[in-house]
Amino acid sequence: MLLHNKVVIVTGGSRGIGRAIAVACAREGADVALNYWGENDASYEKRSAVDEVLDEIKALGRRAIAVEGNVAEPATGPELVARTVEAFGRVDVLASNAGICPFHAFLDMPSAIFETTLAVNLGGAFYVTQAAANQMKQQGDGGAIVATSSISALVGGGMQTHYTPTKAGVHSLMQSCAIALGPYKIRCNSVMPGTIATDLNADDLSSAEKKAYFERRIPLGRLGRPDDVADVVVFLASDMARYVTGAALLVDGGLFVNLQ
Ligand SMILES: NC(=O)C1=CN([C@@H]2O[C@H](COP(=O)(O)OP(=O)(O)OC[C@H]3O[C@@H](n4cnc5c(N)ncnc54)[C@H](OP(=O)(O)O)[C@@H]3O)[C@@H](O)[C@H]2O)C=CC1
Ligand SMILES: C[C@H](O)[C@@H]1OC(=O)[C@H](O)[C@@H]1O
Repeated sequence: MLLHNKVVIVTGGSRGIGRAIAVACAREGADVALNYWGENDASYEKRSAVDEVLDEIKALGRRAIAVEGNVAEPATGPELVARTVEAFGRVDVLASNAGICPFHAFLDMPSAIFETTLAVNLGGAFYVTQAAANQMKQQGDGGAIVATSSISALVGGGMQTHYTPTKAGVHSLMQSCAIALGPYKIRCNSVMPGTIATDLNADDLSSAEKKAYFERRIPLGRLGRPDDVADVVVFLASDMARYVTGAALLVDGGLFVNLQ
């Protein structure tokens, strides 16, 4: 098992990629603290979704807790870490994954959408990483942080002008943290998913034409699944990646390199 008896925190662990990360880590032997929010999202039943993930992890024989909190709030990171340490005694891995992508045109972008996206995606990654790193430093035996950046850190999107800079920022945050935290043996890396079918882009991909367009552009011929990303996060979190820090791994079925 790649994460036997490790303690993992996953932000945005209630669904999508974060849920898959939480379950994949448990399958590899970890206990998991998952964070979620969803305050303004009426599209799904928040608590029952969270309970399902907790049940799935417990069915794998591992312990799990859920901690509600908006990662954009600076206090959420320390609270999440404190609750994790209270439950499991330590933190070995952070998967900083929570994020939003409310598609919107640039020229009339409301400032509130821009600011919330920045606060959740980049501010959230910063504060939670800082809190987890302080705990890992105090433990004294290293750790691993894996952030969910995106292919969008490298390429643009006309309806994502508020979003793509946050994903470039997350990538850059992991690079700088790799330097800042290397002396404490804390590795910092990111994954860059391509187009993964989740609630985040369900509306955008509800057009059969757009979905088919993406499938044509992806050399491996299909949209990504959350577990495609989760398995790479497990690898980067594990000792298999013991000499990997400051790296970013595209998990996109080849989408990025497909010019023609
Ligand atoms: N889907 C894709 O194609 C890609 C996604 N990504 C990135 O992957 C990450 C996960 O996205 P994905 O799984 O697709 O999206 P989902 O919408 O399926 O899941 C998002 C998760 O983030 C949580 N979340 C949202 N806002 C907050 C907040 N303020 N505080 C705490 N948790 C929050 C949600 O919690 P709740 O359920 O409670 O709302 C949910 O668990 C994001 O960072 C996204 O940018 C990157 C590249 C491609
Ligand atoms: C929400 C998008 O469909 C998704 O998120 C990203 O980060 C990439 O831009 C994907 O296409």
